[in-house]
Amino acid sequence: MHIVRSSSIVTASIGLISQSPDHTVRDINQVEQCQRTSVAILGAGVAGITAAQTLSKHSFDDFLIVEYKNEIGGRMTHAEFGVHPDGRPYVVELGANWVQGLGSEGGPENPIWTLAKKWDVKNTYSDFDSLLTYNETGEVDYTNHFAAIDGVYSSAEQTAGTILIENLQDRSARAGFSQAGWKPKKDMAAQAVEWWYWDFESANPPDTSSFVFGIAGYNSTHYQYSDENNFVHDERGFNYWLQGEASTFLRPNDTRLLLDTIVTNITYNDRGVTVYNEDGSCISAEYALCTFSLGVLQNEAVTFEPKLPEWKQTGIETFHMGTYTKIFMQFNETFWDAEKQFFLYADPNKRGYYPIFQSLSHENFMPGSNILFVTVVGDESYRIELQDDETTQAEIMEVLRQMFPDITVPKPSAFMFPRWSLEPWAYGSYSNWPVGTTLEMHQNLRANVDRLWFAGEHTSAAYFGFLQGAYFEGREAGLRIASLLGNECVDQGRCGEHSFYDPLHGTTGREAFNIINGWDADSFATYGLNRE
Ligand SMILES: Cc1cc2nc3c(=O)[nH]c(=O)nc-3n(C[C@H](O)[C@H](O)[C@H](O)COP(=O)(O)OP(=O)(O)OC[C@H]3O[C@@H](n4cnc5c(N)ncnc54)[C@H](O)[C@@H]3O)c2cc1C
Repeated sequence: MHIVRSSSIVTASIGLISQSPDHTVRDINQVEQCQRTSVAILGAGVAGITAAQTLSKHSFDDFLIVEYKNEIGGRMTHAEFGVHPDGRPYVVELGANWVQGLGSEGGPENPIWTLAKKWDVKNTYSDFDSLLTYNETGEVDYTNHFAAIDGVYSSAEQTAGTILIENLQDRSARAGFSQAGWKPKKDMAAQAVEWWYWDFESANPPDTSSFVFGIAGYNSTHYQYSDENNFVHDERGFNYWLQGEASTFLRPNDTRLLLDTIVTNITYNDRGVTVYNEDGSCISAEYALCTFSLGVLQNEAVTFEPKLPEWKQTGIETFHMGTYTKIFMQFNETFWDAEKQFFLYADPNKRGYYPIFQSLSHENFMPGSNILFVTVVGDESYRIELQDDETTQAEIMEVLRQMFPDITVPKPSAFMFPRWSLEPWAYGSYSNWPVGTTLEMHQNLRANVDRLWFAGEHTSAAYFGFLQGAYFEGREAGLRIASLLGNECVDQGRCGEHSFYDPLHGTTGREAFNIINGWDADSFATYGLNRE
């Protein structure tokens, strides 16, 4: 049985550690000179801005937002690319690109959809059926594999639901789909279709993804809101809505927004939090909310004093940070079918090798732009993000020549891709739920440690990886911190500190290591082993 504790139980030991000589020196010499605030919000992405807005809505306006970059938006970020016929550059989204799950008549609406509409962010339905399929010989119809995977999906989904409801053991998505009858084996066309179904969303292969939470996460968004995905193509960028929301509670040049400020160290205890920045400045706060990505936490880009407790570190290290890389190319002509949106390629040797090309030249997006982008994820992202642009471009050109053997594929006039896995403010794209990992472990990733709080897409159990996950988690942390500051619950059910689980079980008890379970040796006996 899992023991649920509230964070306050560990404050005694944290208090002790924070009184070590080093801390005392730092406390006396530096903390007094730090800028003071009630809440330090670390990060100006969706979670950070939504948390600040929630505090402001409840009349807590004494906060500071600290952001590494020079703008609001976080992983919702864009860049200028290529040239428009009128001489201006196009704008492409390097990070989040779709509003995923919109809303249905009489049902709930995805808040990202509500906000995109409020700020008139330009977006269009993405038609995933507008697809042509290819292999190394050119266009080949392997749509039969779509019918096959569609056929097993609903039975796999039922099984995942039963596992969740009856608290049975999770398995990999690979095992779950295989049991349902989907076995792509070495058929590379089937592998490409599987990539399109799974990796394209999870940025991880089915082998390393949780069957239960992968399916449950998809359903929370697409069954609750709708199965539509709208592609954003707005010259002001997708983050325009977030900047708009920020303008409802931040004045122009508001001194509470500290851009271009890199947090390097966070000290915390049960009385407050001190945030130290690379430029030598520091902030002393009653509470801090860290919205840095799971990748930033895993890469120790920021240090914590005292070290985060083991239950927290285990949560951080256990979840996966996926990488999703879009590689943009502009050509002097649209040599592909201008009426189609997606082009799926099955490489003969390597699964996930430049698998999906997407046309921005399509009339619904940026007609006449001659822009095509190809997406890779996971190991392929890590591989190409470490190599130079020329090598990556040459590899893609080789693939395009195989896909379009009857065309002289021109060299792109513009070429660009972000390197998410190396970006020090993100270290990856978004989180994914690993195999066999419990909801309790996720709650440990989410829970506050004393007065240090955490929020972001990765702390969302139901919407991890999505913008709406960051939104809900920012709002929830804002409500809970507002309740603690004001000593009264500002929102029913979202008050007080988060619970966490320590110790965390979900393992096999010692008594079960017996002959009935096929374990006939004592794992700890040392017969014949000289330990001297
Ligand atoms: C390539 C890609 C494609 C995606 N596609 C979609 C999509 O189509 N639809 C969808 O719903 N979601 C998508 N996502 C996920 C979505 O972008 C995220 O869920 C969301 O933006 C996360 O918001 P956040 O506030 O949790 O974190 P972030 O946006 O990462 O915000 C955290 C902030 O902290 C700052 N920070 C980090 N380190 C420091 C430091 N040391 N000091 C100061 N500040 C720091 C960062 O600069 C950042 O602004 C995609 C993400 C990527 C990368």
